[in-house]
Amino acid sequence: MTHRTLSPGRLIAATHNKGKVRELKDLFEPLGLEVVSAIDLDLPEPEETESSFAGNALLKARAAAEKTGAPALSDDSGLSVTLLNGAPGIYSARWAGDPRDFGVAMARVEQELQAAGNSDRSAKFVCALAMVWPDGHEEVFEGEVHGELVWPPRGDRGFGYDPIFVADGETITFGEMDPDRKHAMSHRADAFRKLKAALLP
Ligand SMILES: O=c1[nH]c(=O)c2ncn([C@@H]3O[C@H](COP(=O)(O)OP(=O)(O)OP(=O)(O)O)[C@@H](O)[C@H]3O)c2[nH]1
Ligand SMILES: [Mg+2]
Repeated sequence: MTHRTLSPGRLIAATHNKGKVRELKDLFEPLGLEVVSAIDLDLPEPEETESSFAGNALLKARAAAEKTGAPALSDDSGLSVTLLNGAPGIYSARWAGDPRDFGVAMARVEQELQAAGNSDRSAKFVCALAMVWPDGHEEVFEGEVHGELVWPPRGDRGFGYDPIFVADGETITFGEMDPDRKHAMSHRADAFRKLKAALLP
């Protein structure tokens, strides 16, 4: 595939998740991009009707690029638990209910792990970053980080399921970790590295 170079300027972060906006700003602003979020612009939140992270990421970025006429970057991500056959996966946000409560979502993960025998506590975070330009050009990059789930939750520095996730080789959860350190190893950072290699040569 021929990649397109991402030029400096305005980039729409096509997400309504404040934790993601913060992390995407940390990753993209040092590249000279001005990150403006779907929250700042009060863009509608598209329904996530696809069955994959990449599909949902594309759908969110397309909606924002069409609405704004600017290049849009989206992130579809989630936690995939081995013993739960990949759940909650693309339903990670939806497990938190409406309004979102990740205390509830984390407790459900733990409860389902116990119900499934608790014989394997491994999990991974997955992230698909989609870039869509207003003329319809699209690119998607996927990243992962593998680890183990702990209980009870620890730390309040990240978001979502971070307080129960310990990456392989680490002893503290993503919730306890310094954000710069999370950015060096997270699923989002992994996808970002691939995006950067392709779009910012
Ligand atoms: O502990 C976490 N650390 C992370 O680094 C992380 N990345 C994603 N997630 C969880 O997975 C859901 C994705 O759902 P999701 O991609 O649909 O996002 P969302 O609905 O929150 O916002 P939007 O981008 O769709 O507007 C999110 O709600 C998060 O809870 C994470 N949890
Ligand atoms: Mg969502």
